[in-house]
Amino acid sequence: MINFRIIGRQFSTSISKQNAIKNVTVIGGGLMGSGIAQVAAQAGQSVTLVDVSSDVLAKSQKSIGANLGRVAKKLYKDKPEDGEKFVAEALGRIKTATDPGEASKSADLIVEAIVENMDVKHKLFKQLDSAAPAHTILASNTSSLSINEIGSVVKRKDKFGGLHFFNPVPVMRLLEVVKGAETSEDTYKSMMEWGKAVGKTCITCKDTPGFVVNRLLVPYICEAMRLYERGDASARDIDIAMKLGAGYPMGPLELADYVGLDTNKFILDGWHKKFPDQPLFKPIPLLNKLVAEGKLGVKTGEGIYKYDKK
Ligand SMILES: CCCCCCCCCCCCCC(=O)CC(=O)SCCNC(=O)CCNC(=O)[C@H](O)C(C)(C)COP(=O)(O)OP(=O)(O)OC[C@H]1O[C@@H](n2cnc3c(N)ncnc32)[C@H](O)[C@@H]1OP(=O)(O)O
Ligand SMILES: NC(=O)C1=CN([C@@H]2O[C@H](COP(=O)(O)OP(=O)(O)OC[C@H]3O[C@@H](n4cnc5c(N)ncnc54)[C@H](O)[C@@H]3O)[C@@H](O)[C@H]2O)C=CC1
Repeated sequence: MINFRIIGRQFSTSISKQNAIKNVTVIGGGLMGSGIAQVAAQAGQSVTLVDVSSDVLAKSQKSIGANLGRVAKKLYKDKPEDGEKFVAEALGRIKTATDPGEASKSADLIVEAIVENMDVKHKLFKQLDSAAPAHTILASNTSSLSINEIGSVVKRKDKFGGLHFFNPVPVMRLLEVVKGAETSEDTYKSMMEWGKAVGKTCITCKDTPGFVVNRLLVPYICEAMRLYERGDASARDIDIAMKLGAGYPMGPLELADYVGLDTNKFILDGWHKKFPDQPLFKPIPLLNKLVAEGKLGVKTGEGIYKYDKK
């Protein structure tokens, strides 16, 4: 494995000999799916990126190209021509498609990163389970849903698990590998090995709500939003406080906009339904209002803050 440490951040470009996964299909070409496709392609794997929308796929290819450029700038600081080659080769390993069934036929691993909705995920996984070869591992990048519940619709329960990445995927170094009740030891080992091969540090999680990171992060962001909603402090001051007082790279409200307020709402609504007595997961009227107005954060140009449209 080749490791690069560049000014505090580490990028690993590695093709592990033990990693048997060569062909990866990523379903969902949004924020997370495009990042997952990028890191797999950077690691030398053949990737098919699938979305229902060809417009989304065109946008994803553009952002992957730009983000690979940022990585190349650091890896090949003194050799820009090698950097260009790196970008072109990685982009060349990514195909796009709009039919998940067709795109599953040659996959060793399928990572799902579509909308955070159980019914939509169930419909997709049923289709993937019948289309993919018997050896293919199916995994979900869900932030908050139960891996066992998502996997309940597939026959290959031993080859189903969770691979939870963090946003932005090319930068964040963690991967939570989630073992479902019926995930086999071989599948778990393959997922850990693949995570390493795409440059991540893997931790093992049980199928508990939010795994590790989001079990801690969701209440924190919710409390920040409530603080702001009550008028106890301005959004800017809350964010400055957590950056300068707690050393976080982003404040909680900036992070909520960065993740997407729709995703925040899917998570909170789902957990409130599941745990109605838990005060930490009670609905937040301001969040509901912003989402109803289509103010979803960075991706729509406005959320808690306003952003320049690119
Ligand atoms: C609203 C209330 C409702 C509450 C409801 C519940 C809330 C639920 C919340 C949980 C949601 C669930 C999400 C999830 O499942 C898990 C997550 O992913 S949580 C999010 C985790 N991510 C973070 O915490 C991000 C923290 N931020 C950072 O690390 C940095 O701010 C960031 C790297 C994003 C940007 O850094 P910054 O210095 O500010 O900006 P730069 O643009 O200069 O970037 C720094 C550095 O990194 C390179 N870079 C940035 N992005 C990319 C990219 N996409 N690809 C490649 N490279 C990238 C950039 O080039 C810079 O490089 P330098 O060499 O340092 O210049
Ligand atoms: N946004 C974040 O910071 C993080 C999100 N996640 C999880 O990743 C998943 C995706 O989140 P994002 O990328 O933020 O969402 P997003 O909204 O940016 O992208 C989702 C994409 O899936 C596509 N899609 C929807 N249904 C589809 C289907 N049936 N087949 C193919 N494509 C379909 C949509 O067109 C959209 O482009 C969710 O489960 C979310 O909880 C996990 C970690 C971090």
